[in-house]
Amino acid sequence: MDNSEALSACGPFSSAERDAVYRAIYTRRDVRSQFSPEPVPDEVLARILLAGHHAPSVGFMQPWNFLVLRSQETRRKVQALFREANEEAAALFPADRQGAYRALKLEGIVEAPVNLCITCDPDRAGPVVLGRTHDKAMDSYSTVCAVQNIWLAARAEGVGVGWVSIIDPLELRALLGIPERVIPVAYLCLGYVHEAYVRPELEVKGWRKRLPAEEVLNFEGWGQTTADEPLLTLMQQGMEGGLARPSPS
Ligand SMILES: Cc1cc2c(cc1C)N(C[C@H](O)[C@H](O)[C@H](O)COP(=O)(O)O)c1[nH]c(=O)[nH]c(=O)c1N2
Repeated sequence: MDNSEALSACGPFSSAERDAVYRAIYTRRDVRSQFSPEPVPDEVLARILLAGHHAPSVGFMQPWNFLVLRSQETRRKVQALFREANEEAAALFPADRQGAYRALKLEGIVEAPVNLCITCDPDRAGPVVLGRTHDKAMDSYSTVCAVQNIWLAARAEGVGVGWVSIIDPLELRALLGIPERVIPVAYLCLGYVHEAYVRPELEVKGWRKRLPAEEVLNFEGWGQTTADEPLLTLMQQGMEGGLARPSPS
């Protein structure tokens, strides 16, 4: 088979290009409280959404829709859903964590100039989807890949993104007129940010820390780790000081 038309050169990135990719990954933050009201121009939003639309997806089904929400009125209604859900969530934490939970700012729905609701349509490619037969969640996982592309592209554009999941999905679906079969996967707040946390805000505020490499790296099966594995040592070195850094070019 002649693939000459379908294939193109897939050369290595220059070290500057590679570093830029890692910079986007390591400096991407979940943003809640540093949004500037400055609007995000359509050209910028279009690039960010196109990055989302180029995510991998099971059977290339592209199950996502990107709902762009700019109206204050709609966003205030979503914020009311957040407040209701957040009260319910706060009450579930142990008494000694409730104060810390309530002190966290967990959304920027109205401060951010634009919000996105990213949905997953399980019927996008018919009832049988290549790769989804044995795990129906693959379409939602694909939608999350689109979210991550958006999050990283936004970082490269200087646009902060905050994911708000403290919302009842059934109420959100009703509010936005989303059909019953379609799953609201992610609710995102977007806006320019001129300052952002170096580490996750939840870490800075003492809620949780990034796990050490030995807790997340296993060899040859679940729970198997080896203290003197060079790969583990390299990951640990990369995380020294609590920050991951790309190795020098
Ligand atoms: C699926 C999902 C859902 C949520 C989040 C993330 C993801 C992946 N995060 C953001 C989360 O708190 C954040 O990613 C971690 O604390 C790590 O911080 P950085 O993203 O690295 O800054 C998040 N943050 C928040 O303030 N309110 C929220 O409701 C949620 N929900």
